[in-house]
Amino acid sequence: MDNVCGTSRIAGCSFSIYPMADKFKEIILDALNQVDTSKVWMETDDVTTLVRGRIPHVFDVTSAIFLAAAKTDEHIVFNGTYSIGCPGDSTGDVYMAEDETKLNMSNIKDIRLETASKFSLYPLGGGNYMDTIYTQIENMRAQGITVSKSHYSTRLDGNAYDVFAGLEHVFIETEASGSSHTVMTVTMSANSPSAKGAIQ
Ligand SMILES: Cc1ncc(C[n+]2csc(CCO)c2C)c(N)n1
Repeated sequence: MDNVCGTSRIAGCSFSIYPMADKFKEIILDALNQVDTSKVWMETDDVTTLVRGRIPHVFDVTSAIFLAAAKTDEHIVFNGTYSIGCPGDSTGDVYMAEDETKLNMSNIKDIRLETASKFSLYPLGGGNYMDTIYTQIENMRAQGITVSKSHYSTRLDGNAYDVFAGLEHVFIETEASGSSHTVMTVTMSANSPSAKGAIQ
């Protein structure tokens, strides 16, 4: 059987950014180049970018790449799947030796950028998954993010850096609460021409 989960606690994210702009190619490639990725394993192809490493660096790099693209003021959408507990292989395990100091934080922490997102949390392997999900939705609210109920996901409105910080906290807490394999999906939009919650 090849598809068993591994034992490493390496985290990862498969993510893409979608700039709604003619120069989408430059925006994507510039954003990927501007960010310090030296504490993660990273690979980009024509569909997505995969980062693997310790939780703080996976969130640092993915949020910094989104913010680098969004500072062009173009409408940018980020879509990411974060996972911990089922690496399936050991790619990037060497990056687990890095310390926790985030390399891009000083560049992004002061950027104010209103965003609208949806996120879904999947605490696989352990306990009362609905209790964990509801607890973590309240966790986002407690961190100052505007939370709205929906089906299959939860809407989040707030400053990009704060929303990513909240999501990182939720991800860590979910793992700590006993979920042996945690998956979290996030879709975040910035600079949309649509009015909040509207379709035009
Ligand atoms: C973060 C991220 N990584 C990879 C892609 C896939 N992609 C689509 S267009 C393009 C530029 C070169 O053609 C690339 C790399 C993405 N969208 N976002």
